[in-house]
Amino acid sequence: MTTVLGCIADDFTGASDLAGLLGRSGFKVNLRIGTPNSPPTDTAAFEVIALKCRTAPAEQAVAETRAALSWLREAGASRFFWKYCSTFDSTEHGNIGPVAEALMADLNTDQTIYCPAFPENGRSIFMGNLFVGELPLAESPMKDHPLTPMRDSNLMRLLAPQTKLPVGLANRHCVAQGYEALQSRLNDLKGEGIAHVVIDAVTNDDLYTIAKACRNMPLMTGGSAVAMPLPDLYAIDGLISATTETKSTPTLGKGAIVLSGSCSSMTRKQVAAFSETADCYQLSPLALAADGLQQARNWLASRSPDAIPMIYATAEPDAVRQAQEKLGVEKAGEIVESALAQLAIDARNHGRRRFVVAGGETSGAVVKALNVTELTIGDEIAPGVPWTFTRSSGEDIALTLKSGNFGAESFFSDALTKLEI
Ligand SMILES: Nc1ncnc2c1ncn2[C@@H]1O[C@H](COP(=O)(O)OP(=O)(O)O)[C@@H](O)[C@H]1O
Ligand SMILES: O=C(O)[C@@H](O)C(=O)COP(=O)(O)O
Repeated sequence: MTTVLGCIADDFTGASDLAGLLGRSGFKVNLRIGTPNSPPTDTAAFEVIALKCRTAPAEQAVAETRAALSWLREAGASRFFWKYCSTFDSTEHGNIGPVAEALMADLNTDQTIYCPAFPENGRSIFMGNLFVGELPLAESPMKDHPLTPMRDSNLMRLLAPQTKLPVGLANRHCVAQGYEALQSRLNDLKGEGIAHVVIDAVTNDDLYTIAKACRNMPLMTGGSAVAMPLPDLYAIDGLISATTETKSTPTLGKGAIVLSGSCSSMTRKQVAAFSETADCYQLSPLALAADGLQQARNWLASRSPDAIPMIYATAEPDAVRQAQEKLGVEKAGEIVESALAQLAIDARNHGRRRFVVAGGETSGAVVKALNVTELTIGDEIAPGVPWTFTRSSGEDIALTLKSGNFGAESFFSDALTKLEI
């Protein structure tokens, strides 16, 4: 099928979040891990390419997203979506703006929108300020993120240093007046030379208005939730026809494992809740740097196949800071990511077939290590976190890639219960 919407996500949890939300419509969504090396085949109306470029230097992120764009264009897409985090995670030298400008240039368009709001997960935007629950972003636990600490809540201020062209706002009062008022505001801003428009959204109704107003823009950018209404809107426009596709779950072997490299406040609660009943092993970047991974690998190898072990590096902000001071931010992250990646391979080789993975960068490392190229989207466990299915080393496996802050405290057991373990 010709692709209608081509999506590029800056990390793997973000990509599965987006694919899950688009998939709520019932339309087929393909989730590709990295830009495929071969020309498009078996394409779906909605194609999502997962990259691992959230913390990459802008030049590298631009090169990777442009390659993804060109593959998606070959697949027939004429509308595109650049997906970043609902907490707008980016480093000081952030690449959200540079990527958007490069994609806009390739698509020959002079305006795009920015809407990371995700009301079901408590992210809302008012007067250009992003809130996490009731807290401004910079006062939320995101201020302590190990790789992308967010110390400003104002999206225009965060974005402006990342772009060459001017940034503006379409505020909630405008969105509340409906999609035509929003289209007219966007046109006025375009007349003033505003290329990058942050749009306020507090509810799913706001997101519907925004999606309706912007559905024919060559490029939209945001969190997953503003893309969610697009399939139904395209169906109303006659671009795609209704589908009756049902999700199928492959028959899987029983063994499971939980791997967590996320240090978000919600993941810390999830790890604490699961550790009350699970057999656990805590990784420390400092111990890994000094002694290597063998002890953890031996521990995993000696677990009963029926037990569901949890291996985690998840730690409180102070412990993370200590490790980063000794090893450097990048090195501390890399040590943990490559340890969890190796342990995922071991788990698969021991016959474990269900993987609950917490953390975006962590998921990227695990999925790459398992040599996966494509994921099929299954049922959602929590908003923005579906089960996904694929093959690794000739075996059917299930993976759920949990964004740091998503899911309830009971997420790990919720996930396993959903697959009937
Ligand atoms: N104890 C720790 N000390 C330092 N860095 C850590 C520790 N545990 C995990 N990390 C790193 O923190 C980063 C967490 O990012 P990520 O996996 O994207 O989680 P999230 O989804 O919460 O953003 C990863 O690079 C991970 O390797
Ligand atoms: O939009 C979101 O919040 C997620 O889809 C996402 O990108 C989360 O990234 P991580 O918190 O790094 O898992």
